[in-house]
Amino acid sequence: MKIILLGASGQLGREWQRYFNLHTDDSLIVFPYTSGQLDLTHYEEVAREVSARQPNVIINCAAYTLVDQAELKKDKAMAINARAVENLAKVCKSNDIHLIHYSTDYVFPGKEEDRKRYPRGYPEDHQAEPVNWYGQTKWEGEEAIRASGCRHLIIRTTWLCGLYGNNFVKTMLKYGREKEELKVVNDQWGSPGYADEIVANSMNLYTADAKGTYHLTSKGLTNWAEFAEAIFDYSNIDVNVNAIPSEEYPTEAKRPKYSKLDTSKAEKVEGVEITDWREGLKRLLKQLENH
Ligand SMILES: NC(=O)C1=CN([C@@H]2O[C@H](COP(=O)(O)OP(=O)(O)OC[C@H]3O[C@@H](n4cnc5c(N)ncnc54)[C@H](OP(=O)(O)O)[C@@H]3O)[C@@H](O)[C@H]2O)C=CC1
Ligand SMILES: Cc1cn([C@H]2C[C@H](O)[C@@H](COP(=O)(O)OP(=O)(O)O[C@H]3O[C@@H](C)C(=O)[C@@H](O)[C@H]3O)O2)c(=O)[nH]c1=O
Repeated sequence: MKIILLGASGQLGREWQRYFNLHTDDSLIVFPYTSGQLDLTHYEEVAREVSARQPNVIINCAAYTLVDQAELKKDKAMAINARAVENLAKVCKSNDIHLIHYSTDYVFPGKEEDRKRYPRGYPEDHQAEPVNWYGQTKWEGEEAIRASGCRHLIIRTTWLCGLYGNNFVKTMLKYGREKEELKVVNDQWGSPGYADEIVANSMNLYTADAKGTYHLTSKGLTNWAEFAEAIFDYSNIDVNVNAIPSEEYPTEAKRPKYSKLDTSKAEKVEGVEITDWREGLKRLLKQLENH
């Protein structure tokens, strides 16, 4: 099987590469691309490269993920997260390639009252109502894939944390060693998606021949302040977490009050149970310690 991996230098892309290194198989050929090697907004180059490689699957981990910056660089975010994805999906359709693509909880409204309405999280078919521009661009990317008619798997995840790149766990570990007190919001609820588990479960979905849209994140519910406290607690870092409301942490982009995703559809198809956010956090902290 031949696979093109886009966004290979990002958090999830590097986790996919780790997965392929651990599961090496002679029948598997992976072509990883960074943005320098293949810019997804260069449509003709993308079409040429894909035709030359003739992969069975394209895994798209590439995206514009700077949530606050996206409010300021609207065209750039839309070009990468939607228009380039539309082009990619058309290329997949015309070459009969299976597209695995990632999206986000930020496509949903993220209203406080949805916490009571959907205690397990938003289901896949809940109506989209992007909470910010990044969410809007990711939603348009999803819709373009569906409209293209290509074989696809769209996997929405949340609060991605893993060994590589930037994420909340690594930021907290850094701040925790530098500062005595941190202010962290406690009125935005959701759950972290652990990169290793997202990759393994994405592979399970693909091998189970799942098609369409699925949610993958950890089980349970937390907020950023509680998550930060758990990070410090499990790492024996003594720092005071001052829990604050979102109004006291102003950001360019609006963040959802509730963005938990219901993972039961994926668990049913895969026949696995996804781990609780606390167990996933302990595993990640061990990985970071040994890394
Ligand atoms: N991070 C998170 O918390 C969450 C992420 N997601 C989604 O998961 C996926 C992976 O996210 P994550 O790994 O965190 O992202 P990163 O920001 O870590 O990585 C993004 C990747 O996209 C590549 N890229 C950016 N622009 C282009 C371009 N024009 N052409 C080609 N490649 C480009 C970057 O390449 P380079 O570095 O070489 O420039 C990089 O490899 C994305 O679809 C994201 O929307 C969903 C929910 C949560
Ligand atoms: C660093 C820090 C963050 N926060 C808050 C800000 C924000 O509401 C929350 C998380 O911060 P982040 O910068 O990680 O948030 P953000 O970049 O919005 O994370 C998102 O990234 C995109 C790509 C996604 O798709 C989402 O699922 C989500 O993971 O914590 C504090 O309250 N105190 C702090 O010291």
